[in-house]
Amino acid sequence: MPVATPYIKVCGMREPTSLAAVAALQPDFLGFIFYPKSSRYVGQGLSGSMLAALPVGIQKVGVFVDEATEVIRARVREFGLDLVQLHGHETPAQCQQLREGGLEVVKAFSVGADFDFNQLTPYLGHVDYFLFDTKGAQPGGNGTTFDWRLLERYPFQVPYFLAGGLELAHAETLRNLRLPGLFALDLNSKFETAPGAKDAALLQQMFTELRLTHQAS
Ligand SMILES: O=C(O)c1ccccc1N[C@@H]1O[C@H](COP(=O)(O)O)[C@@H](O)[C@H]1O
Repeated sequence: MPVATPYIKVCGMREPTSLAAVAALQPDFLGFIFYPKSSRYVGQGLSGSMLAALPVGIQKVGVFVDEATEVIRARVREFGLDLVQLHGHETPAQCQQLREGGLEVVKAFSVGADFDFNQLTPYLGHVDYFLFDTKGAQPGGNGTTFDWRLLERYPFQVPYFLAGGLELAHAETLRNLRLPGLFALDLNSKFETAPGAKDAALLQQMFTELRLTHQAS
């Protein structure tokens, strides 16, 4: 029986021409980094009207690290964001505050070999999604993978994004993953021509590979 393909998010967009080319591929989610220390920081590179012109059906995700709720809300209004992805030490209470008003919240966790799922428990009921990224020097965008088999033991119902160094060479493995709760795949630094700009042809190849129909084992 065919298995549902995870949704696809492309993150780290800033350069307008690249944004248009990637949007034409119809990813399910597009991500924008609002963390000033990131090389992909949106800064003055994009405006709310550019994001408003994106094709209907693409959900816009703002990525934040330890940012104040009011600052996040201002960005959500300015850029018409549908979801926020939180990569710092945001508390369950802050996640809950942000959800009020209909915004969806993705809480990211950095995964190392000793990852303990118990740290997610306080967030249950206060987030819409989790995101699992690789532990590294930066709060995100490190371009490295973790052992995805850790997620075979995922014990919760909350759907999650899988992130961290995903690249074209992983396509077949990703397509054949049967992980409980896997909702979306997050593509970022491994598809860049430069920080903030993506290689649309490479992404097109990845989309094609990921969306190949596959059978349940
Ligand atoms: O991409 C960044 O610069 C970034 C900075 C701060 C927080 C999150 C960031 N990106 C997110 O990191 C993951 C993994 O990206 P990569 O594939 O390892 O490059 C992804 O969810 C991005 O949204």
